[in-house]
This record gives sequence, C-alpha cells and structure tokens, in this order.
Amino acid sequence: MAVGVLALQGSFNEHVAALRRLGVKGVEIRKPEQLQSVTSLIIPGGESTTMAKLAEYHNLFPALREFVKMGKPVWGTCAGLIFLANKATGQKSGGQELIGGLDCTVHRNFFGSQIQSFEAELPVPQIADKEGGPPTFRAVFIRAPAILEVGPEVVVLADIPVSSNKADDPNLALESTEGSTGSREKVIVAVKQGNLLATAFHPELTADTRWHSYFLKMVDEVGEGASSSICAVGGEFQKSRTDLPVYQ
Ligand SMILES: NC(=O)CC[C@H](N)C(=O)O
Repeated sequence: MAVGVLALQGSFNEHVAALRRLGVKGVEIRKPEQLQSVTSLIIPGGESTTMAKLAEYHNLFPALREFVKMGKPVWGTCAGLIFLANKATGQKSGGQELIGGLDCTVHRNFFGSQIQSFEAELPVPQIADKEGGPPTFRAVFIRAPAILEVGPEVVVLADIPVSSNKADDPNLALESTEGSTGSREKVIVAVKQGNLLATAFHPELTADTRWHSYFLKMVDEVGEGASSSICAVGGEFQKSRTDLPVYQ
C-alpha cells in the first residue's frame, strides 16, 4: 500500500516517517498528476495560508477537490483539517482557498498563538480500544484550529474543554438553539465523515502510530461504507509547550 502525503509545506516528512514505521510507503505529492498514483492522501499540519498559496501556484485545488469528491480516504491534520473544512473563520484578510468536503466550520487559530501551544491527553475510545494500547492519546496542539460546528454526517471522535475566557467569547458562541445559553464549554478536535478524517492536533509528531493505523484501516475499508456512532469525549489540558515547531 502507498499513501500520498501532500508535500508543499509543513510536517509531511513526519507523516512519511510514521507511515514507514508501519511498513507503508508515503508518496510525496506536489503536482496534480501525482495524485493519480495514489488512492489515499494525508494533508499535513503547517501553515494553511502558505499551503493554500502553494497549492494554488501548482494548480492543485481542482485535483484535490476531485480526489475528495471521489470518496478517496483523506486525512487532514491541523492545517490539513482547515484545508478540508467547508468553512473557516479567523482567516488572514482576503481569506484562503479551501478544498472543502468536510461539513464543518473550523476556527483557524482557536487556541491562540504559538506560545499557547500545548499537549493534552485525549481519550478516544473508538480508536484506543480497537488498538489495544493505552486508553488515551498524547495530542500535540500547535497554534491549533478547532471545529466549532459540524453537519449531521460528521462523527465526533474527540473534543476538549475550552478555557473560561474563550467559553464566553461571543464570536465563538454556539449558534443559538432552544434551551442553549450560547456559551461554549468544549470544542471538537477530531472528526470522521465517511472517508474523511481530520484532527486539530499532530499525531505525526509523537511516536504513537495508532492514528496512522486507524487511517490505514479506513483506506483498507474503502467501499464498505464504514461508519460509527457519535461519541464526544473530553480531555484535560496539560502543560504548555514552547519547544514545538513554529507553524503560524
Ligand atoms: N499546526 C498547524 O498546522 C497550525 C495551523 C495554523 N493555525 C493555520 O492556520 O494554518
């Protein structure tokens, strides 16, 4: 099996290395025609505005959108999640082009600046239990986005509580629904929608390959219409990290 890794910018080398640890070849994708040689794709973390400019320069957007539309498995991590979202907020002026396909609204820098990068221990039973490893995942958030709203077909795999100053921010409030105060207690950080997987954090920067294994299983199961029930889980904030790569 070979998995494409969009290699314009960001942590594509780390994804290729994680795949290699699982005995899978990662194929670096920089041009539209190279997408024809793979049946699945990882879009790494990095800087989504820069990545979008490079993708535009290489005329990759039409081919990437077609890839998603064809139902081929695609996993976006961090900036890759932003790329896959149907809608992004908190973008630089002028916005940026997105691939879209993932029915959600993502806030590009929800957790703040680089200095506010952090790690959290995330329980994700759907994935952890199946792999028989530890019950939680060490999730590395670097200038990370968060998912604010999801459509009906999106399965939430993980969410985390938000700090109290963000919980009352009117710009981040939940769309008002009956019985809701509109304040936000948690945000979503990992989702699955059909053959799309998206994480706001960076599994490729840890030694834990369970997220990569999960994606490879999705690749194996293509065509079988795999889906699972919604399960929202919480995670605790851990110490801040200042030694992480700078992805702005
Ligand atoms: N670690 C990351 O990929 C950061 C993504 C960054 N927030 C962006 O807008 O692109």
